[in-house]
Amino acid sequence: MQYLHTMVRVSDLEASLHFYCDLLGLEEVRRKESEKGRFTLVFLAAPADEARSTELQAPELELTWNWDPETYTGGRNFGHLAYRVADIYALCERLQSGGVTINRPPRDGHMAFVRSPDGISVELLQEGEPQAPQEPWASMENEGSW
Ligand SMILES: C[C@@H](O)C(=O)SC[C@H](NC(=O)CC[C@H](N)C(=O)O)C(=O)NCC(=O)O
Ligand code: NI
Repeated sequence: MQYLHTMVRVSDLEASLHFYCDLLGLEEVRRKESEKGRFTLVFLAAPADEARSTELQAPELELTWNWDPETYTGGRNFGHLAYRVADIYALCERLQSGGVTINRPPRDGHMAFVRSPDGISVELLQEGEPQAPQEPWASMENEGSW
């Protein structure tokens, strides 16, 4: 068995692509439009990292955008998406400058949590050893609720 993807429904596809691709760094690998079903699926993947050639394709993120607006409630049982990142401070700076809430700042240079436009929690884990504590992150408090 192979883990293929995680699907999240998004209320604004362009805002979600800006968050997941322009800011977080994922790449669109394919998309499917359904006129009959009135929805768009966009599959995103983390850029291939030459340093880590694994046989298994890493799981993708499937964004589902329903053309007819829906209110997505509940889902408390869903926790978060997690990505290993090369430079957690640089990425959090890019996300914050793009208006993203840093729910848990990378105080320890190891782990941070941010939220997508739809409130999906995304965990960022520093690759390798944690980075040295860096201001302003080291003294920042958590933002927002969990
Ligand atoms: C392509 C494959 O990875 C899928 O996940 S298609 C699954 C299919 N998705 C849809 O019909 C999208 C629109 C629908 N209105 C929705 O919001 O899901 C599906 O069966 N979805 C139902 C589900 O529970 O995922
Ligand atoms: Ni799917």
